[in-house]
Amino acid sequence: MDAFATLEQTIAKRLRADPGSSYVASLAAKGRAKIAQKVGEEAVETVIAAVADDRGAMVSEAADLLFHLTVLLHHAGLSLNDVRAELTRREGVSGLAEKAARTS
Ligand SMILES: N=c1c2ncn([C@@H]3O[C@H](COP(=O)(O)OP(=O)(O)OP(=O)(O)O)[C@@H](O)[C@H]3O)c2ncn1[C@@H]1O[C@H](COP(=O)(O)O)[C@@H](O)[C@H]1O
Repeated sequence: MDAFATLEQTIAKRLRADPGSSYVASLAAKGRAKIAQKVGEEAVETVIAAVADDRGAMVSEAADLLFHLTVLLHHAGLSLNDVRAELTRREGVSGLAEKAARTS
């Protein structure tokens, strides 16, 4: 199982855990707006690392960003599979556009 699948399983469990025993549970207890705020903060930190051309910080901040984004999705009853499906759908749309351009 890859790291994202393992992380999603853990997040799904921790969302139902005691807020005193888990960061994910404590964040969830603060509500959707707080989780969304953390996503925004981690996105800004990723941008700052990118502008500074700090590759190590980019990886670390991107990990924080993807972690918090995954918590946000699960809190809303969604998962990375929903994002994967949307990206796959877009590949199909873009592929159809390329095909139409070739045949016109
Ligand atoms: N990947 C992560 C992860 N990345 C970052 N963080 C936490 O995210 C928090 C954000 O850090 P910040 O410095 O931005 O914020 P802060 O000052 O602590 O928080 P604020 O009160 O300011 O919002 C830190 O407490 C980090 O420990 C994470 N906490 C948990 N995970 C994963 O989630 C799993 C479940 O964790 P628990 O819910 O704690 O069991 C773990 O096994 C990990 O795999």
